[in-house]
Amino acid sequence: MALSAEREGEDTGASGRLVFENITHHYDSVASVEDVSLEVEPGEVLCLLGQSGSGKTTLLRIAAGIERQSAGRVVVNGGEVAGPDVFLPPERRGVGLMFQDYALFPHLTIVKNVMFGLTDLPKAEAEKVAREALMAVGLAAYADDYPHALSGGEQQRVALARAMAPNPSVLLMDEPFSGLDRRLREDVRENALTAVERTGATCIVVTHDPEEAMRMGDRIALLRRGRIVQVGTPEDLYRRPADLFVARFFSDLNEIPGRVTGGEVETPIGGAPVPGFSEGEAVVVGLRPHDIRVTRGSDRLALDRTPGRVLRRRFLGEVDLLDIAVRGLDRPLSVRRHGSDLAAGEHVVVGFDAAAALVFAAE
Ligand SMILES: Nc1ncnc2c1ncn2[C@@H]1O[C@H](COP(=O)(O)OP(=O)(O)OP(=O)(O)O)[C@@H](O)[C@H]1O
Repeated sequence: MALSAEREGEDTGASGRLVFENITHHYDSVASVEDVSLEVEPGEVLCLLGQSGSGKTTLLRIAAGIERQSAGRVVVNGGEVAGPDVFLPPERRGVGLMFQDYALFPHLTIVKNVMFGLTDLPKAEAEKVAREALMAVGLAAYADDYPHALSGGEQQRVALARAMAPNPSVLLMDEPFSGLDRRLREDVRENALTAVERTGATCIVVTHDPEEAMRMGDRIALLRRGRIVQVGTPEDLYRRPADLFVARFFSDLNEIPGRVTGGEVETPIGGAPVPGFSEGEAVVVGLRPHDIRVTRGSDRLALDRTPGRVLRRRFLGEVDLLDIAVRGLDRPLSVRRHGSDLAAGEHVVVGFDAAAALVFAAE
């Protein structure tokens, strides 16, 4: 079993299938990963998303063979690489690794850094492969320079070339772009995605940034306290969040409590149907800031609709962020509008489309 994984996983360059089966892991008495099962399909980019301490890195390290789980199995290309009786070391798993602290050797040239993971090949062949990997990330011209001559973003691309050079079927990336400033991060990320897609490698990317996960991931697995809360496409998680935690993770959320009456929930700013909930059940209506409608209203108009008053307007360039006090709500609503000309103190009318409401059982 282990031998076939080694053969299939190594140097095939094909997309790999990585399966976590009921993985549990503890650091001494601290539970870090609890009963995680996840299948990453060949050629897929899967983002492991979660807050700090949710177990993302541990799961990645378990896949890589740097950490060993206390229960469950890791299977690469149909072969067990870690289980109760099997534990292949990292270099025999056919996986490539890329970390945030890209840790290039300062005394080695760029090409020698990339050759570092190619010790199985004859030197000339290793150098050829390393130069090709550098070309794939657009850094062929820097091959004979030393790391200090490169910017942070370029160094990170070298780290990517190093991880890809052995042609792994699975590429594991831990917060690979978080050390870069925002502008650079987008460039390097796009570059990296293109290079990874070209190799066809299956890729797991750890990130705590939901936007990054949505940009990169074919699917996202959201972790909370060592457990997977939801797995799906970015659209699944954003539009059909499994619970309040998932909804909150992807954007600010106005949360309005209510109770189910006749299959609907009524709030001070409008109602929504709530199929699947029981009569009388306490629920929370979640509304994203851009899903709340606001129009300027006279006092008279506001009296027979839903009156509100702008407490504060913050100009954010493309959008304005408005805090709006609404009669019947304990907290002001947070609302995003494009090109709003509303000012603090103005009276407004607020509402929402029922289809935009995310309704959850009250916690
Ligand atoms: N070497 C360690 N020794 C003891 N506990 C650890 C160790 N590494 C991580 N932990 C704990 O295990 C849990 C999961 O940590 P892990 O690093 O996997 O989370 P993470 O989601 O990757 O977080 P971050 O985004 O901060 O890296 C946390 O509670 C953390 O404190």
